Amino acid sequence: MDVRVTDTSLRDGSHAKRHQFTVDDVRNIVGALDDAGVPVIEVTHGDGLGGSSFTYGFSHTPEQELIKTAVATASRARIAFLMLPGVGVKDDILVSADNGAQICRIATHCTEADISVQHFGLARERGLETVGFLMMAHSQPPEKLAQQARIMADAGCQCVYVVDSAGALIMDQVGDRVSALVAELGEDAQVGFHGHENLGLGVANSIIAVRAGARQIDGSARRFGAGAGNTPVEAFVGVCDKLGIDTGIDFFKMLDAAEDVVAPVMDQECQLDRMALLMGYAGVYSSFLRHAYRQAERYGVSGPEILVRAGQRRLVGGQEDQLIDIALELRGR
Ligand SMILES: CC[C@H](O)CC(=O)C(=O)O
Ligand SMILES: [Mn+2]
Repeated sequence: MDVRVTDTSLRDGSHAKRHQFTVDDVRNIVGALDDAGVPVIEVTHGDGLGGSSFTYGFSHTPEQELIKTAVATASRARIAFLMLPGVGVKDDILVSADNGAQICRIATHCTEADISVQHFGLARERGLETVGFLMMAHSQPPEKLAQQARIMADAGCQCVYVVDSAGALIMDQVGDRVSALVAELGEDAQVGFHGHENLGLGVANSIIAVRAGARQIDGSARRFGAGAGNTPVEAFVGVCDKLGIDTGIDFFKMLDAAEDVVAPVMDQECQLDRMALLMGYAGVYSSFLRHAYRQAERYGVSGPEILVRAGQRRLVGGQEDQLIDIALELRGR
């Protein structure tokens, strides 16, 4: 396998599903992805362990039930979970491991890698594989990201991802960031790339990442994710096949999984519409999409204008409440 794909429909897709996954959804999706040969499947509340809350939205099903179901269903795939230090706590990592998850992915804003140090230490001690997420990677230059990646790798992270949370990175900007991390980390850790489709570049950006040395790529079947969704795994696999890049995933089975199993679970297709495009253009965190719609409706103001102002304020994940502040500002309080 040249590149290891992680399907995040059951985690990033949770944003688009307003965190309403059922045990049956997880069983069906994991079954189909596993059968297609997807090597890693991520399952958690969209905002990671502990995300079920007033701030982010409550889960339909406790996330540990979803993790247990995924573990019981997968015959080959490894189950990953995501956690943001402070949203989840260290005990959540241990419970997820006890429930059979094997890969711990820890996400921080891309200038705050230092808050992940204890969590990587604990995950490695517990025998978990570790992945680090540097979110909103468009907001920092390659050399700054590489310094942050070094902090994660020194803490025990085995693969640091450039995370294009806003879907704002454009081709060479991905290559430059991935190359900087590869140069910094050398043999100490792999590099990964997590793309969003807000400017329609998920597959192209992911291929550029692979050419720059990324060994792990995220995507979602049917693009099921926040904003315009994630890199579509089925399209990425097809393009990789054509380019001679081995993902170990069966393209034809992946097509069936995306269309017959994942699409019916989605409330609606993830669209490259005005709101999503604005997120990529203005550099807005993709997970804000549903929140922006909600506040626009609640306060009778323009959703696009909320997103533009969120971009101007350079908001980061966790600042969902500021969307209310922006809506009030637009309404004239
Ligand atoms: C947990 C928040 C967020 O959805 C992580 C992620 O997938 C991203 O930043 O793109
Ligand atoms: Mn994402």
